[in-house]
Amino acid sequence: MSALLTLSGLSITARLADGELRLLDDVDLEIRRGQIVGVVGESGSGKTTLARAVVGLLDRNVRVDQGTIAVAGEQVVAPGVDRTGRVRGSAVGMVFQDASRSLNPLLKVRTQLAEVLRRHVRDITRAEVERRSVEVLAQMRIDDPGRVLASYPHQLSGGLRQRVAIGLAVVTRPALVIADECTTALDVTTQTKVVDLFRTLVDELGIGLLFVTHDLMLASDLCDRIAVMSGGRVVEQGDALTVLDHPQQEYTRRLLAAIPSWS
Ligand SMILES: Nc1ncnc2c1ncn2[C@@H]1O[C@H](COP(=O)(O)OP(=O)(O)OP(=O)(O)O)[C@@H](O)[C@H]1O
Repeated sequence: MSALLTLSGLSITARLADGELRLLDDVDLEIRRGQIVGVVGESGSGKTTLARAVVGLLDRNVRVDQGTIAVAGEQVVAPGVDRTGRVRGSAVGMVFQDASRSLNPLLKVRTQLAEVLRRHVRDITRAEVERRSVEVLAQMRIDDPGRVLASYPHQLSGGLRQRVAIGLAVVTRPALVIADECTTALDVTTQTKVVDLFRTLVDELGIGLLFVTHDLMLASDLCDRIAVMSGGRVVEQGDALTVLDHPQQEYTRRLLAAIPSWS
């Protein structure tokens, strides 16, 4: 089976006033259907750059110098090429750290889901918009979709807001979801619920998930595979349990040693 996402030798550089800074260096990564791949590493290791490159949200001073990104076999990024607009929102959904970046504070949840559906599903009827909106909230394990659809984001709890944000990312039924530190702002109980929700979604819908986190414990709970990043490079990757139980790299060992409860 072909991969949903393939990064091959991806190198990305930022232009600065006084020179250049390599943000990603020769990164290889693959995600298959039904697979959760965790990208872990300390702050500044390049995790967000990697996630944003896949959806074409790199800063203006940042460019791809080498390598490619393919989504479901179609090359969307190469040096001087950015076709991510074709897959963003349809084949690839994105969930940010802060639900307020995914949600518009001025619009009710119903309107936001309807806007996304109308943008991506041609000739969708009003009845179908409503049906799929209720359906996706049910998939997000939201008990009272009617109330949530009629609410503005600020009327919902943080955990509920993040579940709505995930719903917005998957309502168009993308094959791949990119989640960047999307549980970091949540308390531990809510975090667990969101992580359980992701596992269920991946298993039920057969999507692939790229889960960016600085939290190795969380990654070990959720992910099938883990890629450890440092200084813009993937220094180690493989099956999650193998990477965490038998780290090959000193850097990974140090990350694990920094977790008080890890033994
Ligand atoms: N547009 C940019 N211009 C210059 N430097 C940048 C730019 N974007 C990112 N960087 C730098 O690239 C490095 C990697 O940043 P990135 O946000 O990808 O790391 P990260 O692992 O996601 O960190 P964090 O967990 O703190 O978000 C950092 O040193 C950051 O300051």
